[in-house]
Amino acid sequence: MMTEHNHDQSPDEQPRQAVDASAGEARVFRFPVEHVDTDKDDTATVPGVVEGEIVEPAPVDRPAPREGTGSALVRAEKRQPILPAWAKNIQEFRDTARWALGYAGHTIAFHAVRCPVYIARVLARVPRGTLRLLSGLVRWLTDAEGRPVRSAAALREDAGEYLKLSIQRDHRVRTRAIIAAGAGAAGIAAFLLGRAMLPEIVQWGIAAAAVAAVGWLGAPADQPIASRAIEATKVPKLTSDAVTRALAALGISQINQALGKGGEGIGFPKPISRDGKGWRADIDLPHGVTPGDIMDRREKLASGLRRPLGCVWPEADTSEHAGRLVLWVGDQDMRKAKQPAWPLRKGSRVDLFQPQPFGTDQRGRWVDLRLMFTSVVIGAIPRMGKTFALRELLLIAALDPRAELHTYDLKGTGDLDPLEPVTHVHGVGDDEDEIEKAVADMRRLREELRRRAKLIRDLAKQGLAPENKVTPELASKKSLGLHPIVIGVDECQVWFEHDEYGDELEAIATDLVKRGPALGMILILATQRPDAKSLPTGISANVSTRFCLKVQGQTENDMVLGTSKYKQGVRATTFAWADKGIGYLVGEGADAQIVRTVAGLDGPAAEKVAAYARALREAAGTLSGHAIGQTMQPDETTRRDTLLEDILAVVPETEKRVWNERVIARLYELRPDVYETYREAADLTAALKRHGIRTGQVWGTTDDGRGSSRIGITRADIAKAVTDRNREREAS
Ligand SMILES: Nc1ncnc2c1ncn2[C@@H]1O[C@H](COP(=O)(O)OP(=O)(O)OP(=O)(O)O)[C@@H](O)[C@H]1O
Repeated sequence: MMTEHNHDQSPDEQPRQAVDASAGEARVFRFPVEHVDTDKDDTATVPGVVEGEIVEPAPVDRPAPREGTGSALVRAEKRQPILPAWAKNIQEFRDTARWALGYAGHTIAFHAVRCPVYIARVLARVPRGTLRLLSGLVRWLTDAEGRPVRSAAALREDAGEYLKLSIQRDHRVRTRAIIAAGAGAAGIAAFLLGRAMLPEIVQWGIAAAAVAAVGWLGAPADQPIASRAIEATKVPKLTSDAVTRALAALGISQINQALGKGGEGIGFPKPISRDGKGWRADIDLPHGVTPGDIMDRREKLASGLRRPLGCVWPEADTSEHAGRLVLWVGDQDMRKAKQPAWPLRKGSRVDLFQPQPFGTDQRGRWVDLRLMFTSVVIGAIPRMGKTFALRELLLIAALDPRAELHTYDLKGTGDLDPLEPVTHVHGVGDDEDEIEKAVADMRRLREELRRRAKLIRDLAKQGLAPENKVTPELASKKSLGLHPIVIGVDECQVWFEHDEYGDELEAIATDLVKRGPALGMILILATQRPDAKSLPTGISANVSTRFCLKVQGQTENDMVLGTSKYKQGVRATTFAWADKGIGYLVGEGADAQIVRTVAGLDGPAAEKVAAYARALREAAGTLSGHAIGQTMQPDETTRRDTLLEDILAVVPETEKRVWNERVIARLYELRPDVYETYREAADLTAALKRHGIRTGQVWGTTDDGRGSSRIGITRADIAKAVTDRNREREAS
């Protein structure tokens, strides 16, 4: 029993009240109060006699606090949206409008084609209609409906009754005959007047309508003139009875108790309503039952609701209390429902700084994902659509021509080959050779990460990177080399479990996951074995975007989706084997939501999108590496990083400052194959800028002895950068 106390009332004037809500409906008991100690706090005490005074139990429940400090009239409330959801979401609005137009268009076309048949049917039914009309008229005129009563009176030989009825009938027939004659005369007059005055087309129209009316009258009830243009595929309405029955069938004892005699029942805080292409029920579960308990029994729930499993989506409502369940029951199985066309299938140019459509939710709305400033992990048991999801993200990245792709298909079955025309580095399989190449590439990316970190620091000092991260403007400036770098690795456990390079690859990947997002480097890892070895905790704890298709247990679930997600009711274990491409997406700072990746984006479809992406890159002049046939060799990769060391090698310590042109000439002599692309002073300036080193005006003498000021380097800057880098390397 719950007690409720009114502290505003004077205890001596008002009787105390206790409200018993246990039986569902509140009963109010009243009992007199001799003394109430209003100063008592909210700890329960036992009534008793203290020094001759009657002591009442102290209130257990505090009075409901007043919300806020302002007006007493201001109440906490939840306002229902003014516009329905379909009218607020542009995509849903478009879908609804398209459906309505299609519906109307189809109906009109259907009936237009059948018009001749309808006319023939009408004409064929005119005689019967005329007969029905006339017989109806005669019955009315002769008061036929009273005939059985009159006959009964005659049979009973009840003269008085018969006489009364006959008089009434005569009177009625007379009145009706007058009305009929009047209406007939008016009809003839109207006909003659219409013939004389109305345009011919109207006359024909009236005649046609009259014939149609008579024909319609002649149609048997089970054979309407017009055929049905659209057969509604009826989906059963979700009712509270159906939900209660389904919940009762789950075998959860608290629910059964709540539904039993005297139980609290199941609460429905809002009416069950349409939500997208389905029904939404908000449910207050009995005390002690959590949405997780229901989600664990999704299959049983679907059986209880008599709906396919793919239609039944129980979710926790984290904005409410821990016992609030949101049950969404779709009209169609999510895996079979037609997905709206992927807006990027035609390969439009994208901006990775903006959210891009990644998949659809249960309601068929696109769910966007912003790849920039994030790192992603995708986990699932085999054959659930993990590679499809990874490839889709890489295709999105490919459609931003600034993005440099590094694609690794460690399973080696060629799933990422459709990206070959656009990727900068492409690795296939787990041969030692491939792994070494990958290690070299990852080392280079780590160097790139450090260079970017330094550069961003410098740019922030100049006020060009206000949030100490890459901005769209900075990413677009080719000279800075801060374009997005997207690294996609399928079956990443192959790397992290490697005997020789596993630890190093893990360290680099962890660094990329932690620092990469702010510096425009996005690591996307996919694994079919999400455990501590294949997805090291340093990585799984730091990724910001997680996509988890079906997994087998709580550990894998939390490994991919984040700690405690299983407990919070975000359970990818509830997906069925047939839920291909359907998973929980946990974005940065966003609640988990169920998303289905783009269906049908198989190899050939991916190749088409990649072809668009290549065209965009050709136009932007950003094709590089593997895409243009340059295969990176392990040694070549490491050699690329030696610019600073090479400068120190060609500029002796005695030369404090040197012109760029002289450094370039000496570098070319040292490694002609590497430095042949350095043609002018600006090339070296740009290359050094990527290392966070700036060039400046340097005074020197030309070969013929004239003094001049030209762009040059300060050797000490280079030496300091090398020392800093080495120190950082050692530290890591
Ligand atoms: N969004 C989707 N809708 C429907 N089917 C999908 C979707 N995404 C993937 N699939 C299907 O799921 C199947 C498995 O996909 P995929 O190869 O990506 O799985 P995987 O988890 O990477 O498997 P493996 O672990 O063997 O590499 C494919 O046959 C594909 O057709």
